[in-house]
Parts: sequence; C-alpha cells; structure tokens
Amino acid sequence: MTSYSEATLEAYRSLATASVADAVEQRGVRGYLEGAVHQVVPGARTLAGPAVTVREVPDPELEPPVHALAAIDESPAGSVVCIDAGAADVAVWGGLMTAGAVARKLAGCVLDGGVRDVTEIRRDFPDFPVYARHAVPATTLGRYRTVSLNEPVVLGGVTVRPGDLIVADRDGVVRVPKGLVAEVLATAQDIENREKEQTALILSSGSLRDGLAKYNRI
Ligand SMILES: O=C([O-])CC(=O)C(=O)O
Ligand SMILES: [Mg+2]
Repeated sequence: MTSYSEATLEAYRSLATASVADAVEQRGVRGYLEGAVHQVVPGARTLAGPAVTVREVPDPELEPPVHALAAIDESPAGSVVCIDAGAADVAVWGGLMTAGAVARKLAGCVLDGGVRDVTEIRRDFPDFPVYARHAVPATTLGRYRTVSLNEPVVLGGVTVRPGDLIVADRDGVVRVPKGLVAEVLATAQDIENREKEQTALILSSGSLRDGLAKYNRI
C-alpha cells in the first residue's frame, strides 16, 4: 500500500485545494472532484492521505458492506476511505463506521454517496473529516452492496486509484495521481508563493489589475 512521508502530507495540509487542483491541471489531468462532493464534517484540519477505495452498487440483497468494513479495519493509519456508490441516495457511512475509522487512526473519508449520523459524528468525532455528496438517513442494507476493495473507482467524476493522494478542505476534494505527488506539490507551492506576492501587490498598488499585471493571470 502506498504511503507518503509525514513531511509530504504536512506540506499538502498547509496548501489550499485550489492550488493543488490548479497544479494537477498543469499536468494535463483533472484533479478536482465535482463540487457536490463537499465537506460535511470539517475535521481538525485539511485532509491529506492515500486513498483506499471501495465500490458499491445497487442490490436488494441484505448484505453488510463487507468491503467497507475491511477498508476500515485493515487499512494503514492515515488512509482516506473513498467510497464510490455512484451518487447513491443512501448513507454509505455513519457514526459506527466513523468510530471504527477513528479507532484505526484513519485520516478521513470521501463518499460519492450519502452519510448519516452527522450530528453524532460532529459531536463525538469532530476531528474526523467527512466529505460526501449529501446527508441522508437511509441505510444501504437491502439497497446497495459493496463489490470491490482497492480497485479503481470514480468519485465526483474523477478516477481514484488506491494510493492516489486525496487532499480536501472547505473548497472540496482533489485527487493527485500517485505518480505526480512530488511534482504537484512543488507546483502548488509555487502557485501559493506567487499568489502571496500578488496579494501584496494588489494591496500596495490599490488595484486588482495592477496587482495581477506582473504575472498577467489570476
Ligand atoms: O448503516 C450504515 O451503513 C452506516 C451507519 O449508520 C453507521 O456506520 O453508523
Ligand atoms: Mg448509524
């Protein structure tokens, strides 16, 4: 299973997802997930960690979400559980799963589907970040079942492979392909350094256009 150095993860946590998304796109690849996959529980800080991936499909059979349970109990600390349920209007995550993820020291979850028990999660596990398409009280049982663990999935329109780096904050979620993690970090840091300079130029010149002129772009 892919892991990243704490220095790399810490550097990503200090960046805005906007910078990371732009840096991924400079490699000709889309990084950002659809905005509908948004922050439901903020967690302690920006989420950054390697993806473990689960897929769920509609199925009326009553079966526990075995691949999701395995993802929680068997993934290394710091993993981000990513569940592709095809935008399902059911809760593929809830309070008990959060307790399991916290017990296993996982970093957070990203769900292309719903989450429930949001009040309990915010109350009992406020440091655990949850990103989801929506909140909904409906159980998956008898409606969806899990079909794969650590196979490529699609989340918010973006293919996520196991080990890809997931970065998420209030703006949303970005996937950094695992082969691009070092170079995207360097580019995103350059973007933020440039933006700090632009901000200073805007304030000192008293003009947005004058502040942007040096780099001729937002
Ligand atoms: O039922 C589920 O799959 C999710 C849930 O409510 C929990 O984890 O507490
Ligand atoms: Mg529950």
